[in-house]
Amino acid sequence: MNKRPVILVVMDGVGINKSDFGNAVALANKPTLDKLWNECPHTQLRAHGLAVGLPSDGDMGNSEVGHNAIGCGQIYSQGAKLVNENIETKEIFESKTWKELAENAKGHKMHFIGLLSDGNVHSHINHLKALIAQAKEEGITEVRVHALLDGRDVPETSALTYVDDIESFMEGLNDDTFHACIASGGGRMQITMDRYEANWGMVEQGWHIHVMGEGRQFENATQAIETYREELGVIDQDLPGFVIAKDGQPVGTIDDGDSVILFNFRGDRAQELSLAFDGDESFDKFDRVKNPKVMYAGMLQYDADLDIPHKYLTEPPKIKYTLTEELCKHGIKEYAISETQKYGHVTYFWNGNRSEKFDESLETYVEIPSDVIPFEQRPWMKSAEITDQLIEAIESGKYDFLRTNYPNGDMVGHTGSLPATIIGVESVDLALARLIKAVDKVNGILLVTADHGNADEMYDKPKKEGALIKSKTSHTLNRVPFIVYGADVTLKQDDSLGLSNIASTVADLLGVAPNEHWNESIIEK
Ligand SMILES: O=C(O)[C@@H](CO)OP(=O)(O)O
Ligand SMILES: [Mn+2]
Ligand SMILES: [Mn+2]
Repeated sequence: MNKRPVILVVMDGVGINKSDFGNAVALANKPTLDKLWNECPHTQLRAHGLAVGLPSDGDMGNSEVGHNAIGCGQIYSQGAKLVNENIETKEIFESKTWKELAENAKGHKMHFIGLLSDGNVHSHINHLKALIAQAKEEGITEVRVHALLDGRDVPETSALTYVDDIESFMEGLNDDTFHACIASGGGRMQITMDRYEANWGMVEQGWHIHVMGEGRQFENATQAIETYREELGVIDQDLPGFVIAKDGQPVGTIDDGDSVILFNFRGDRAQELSLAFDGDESFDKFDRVKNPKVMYAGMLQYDADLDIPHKYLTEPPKIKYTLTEELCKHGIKEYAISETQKYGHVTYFWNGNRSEKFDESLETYVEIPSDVIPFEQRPWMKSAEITDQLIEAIESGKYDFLRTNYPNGDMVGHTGSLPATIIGVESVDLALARLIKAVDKVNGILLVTADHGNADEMYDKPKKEGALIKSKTSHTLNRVPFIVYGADVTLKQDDSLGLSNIASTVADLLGVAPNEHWNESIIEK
């Protein structure tokens, strides 16, 4: 095995965009990234659509599918595609779990909690529509929707589009035997959709809103959204929670005997709510106050090792032959580090949606606690602290393969603030300058890439000349850089190469044979 350590950096959300228009990557002062790009072997990789297992090339990339692909060297059909197929074939409604949920909901209510948009990163509104229509088919009489508002994977103030869409869909089904309506909701970055235990308080707030019907009351979701926008001037992801009430009574609390389905297919922001519903009396992340006896299921199994949730409607991609597993077979010592917001990306998603280590004796995971504040206020996030510890690990000589994710380009990109995102990208560049010194000290090889674009497009493309410029908070369809520092290699310049070609490339550089199931290496033989 080659004794030179390999260090891989994922610059989350840093894509390649020829235009400088709203391009925080191009506008950032990034002398190190420029030097690496101009002087080192490099290429561009697909990080969206089919290349990462999404339904179509119209689908933007995201961290789940990106880190899955990097971490297993293969392309697996992902949640969005699996659920589409499961619904199209109607197999989802033949499943034991669906039948139990439907049966259980008779005489009670069936609740759907999830992200209400067609962003196709965590969920899709069409999946929700199919579930509601089937609930009516099965003779369920009461359906309640608890709508988490997006503005992160879709235009930042598009919530009413989706509220109108789902409400007119339910209107079309409602009659004297069936009643579906929105019961509660709120911005996805304010309530419920926390991840990696960054802020359980969000889940607790969501619990009060969705389960207990405790929160500011409104007649309907449109009134809630318009009132909050008026009062707070925030975008959809940051809207506070709301409860729909009639004559002061919430229209849809979650009560004993009800069925509850979380219709998000992506796991990271679905696990904590699942633990709260599935948790027995030992659950201690927050005081649930009211813990209704419900039948709870997720749209997908979010973590097979941890059995989260106990019940689910769609089998997840069973990702095998991961890079970590293969490297452990060769006794390679690995080190993974990031801050909370992306810690699970370099562990859970990287290892094929598994939180557990493959080999305790060979793997080290380090989490730097993230700030719990709006990231446009501290765009440098914890990039310096990550780098401090990563340099220590590199210089210790204890590890053969080290990986990190700098969240800045993505987490600050999602705020929609171009100036803050420029600082975020510059923070990553500063980190890279520090890392290179450590890599040189140990005669290492540095790989610099990303999992999808975000910072590269901070404005929506104006529909017509002179139109109002709107901030863009979502990911992009752009390719990502792949740069090799410290090794004299020739990289393929093949338009079809994607994130799933990285695993074999890492194996090449470590001097171990790539797993036969992996896609080819990026290095010309
Ligand atoms: O924040 C998230 O959950 C997603 C966008 O919905 O971003 P990423 O895939 O980069 O984690
Ligand atoms: Mn990402
Ligand atoms: Mn993102």
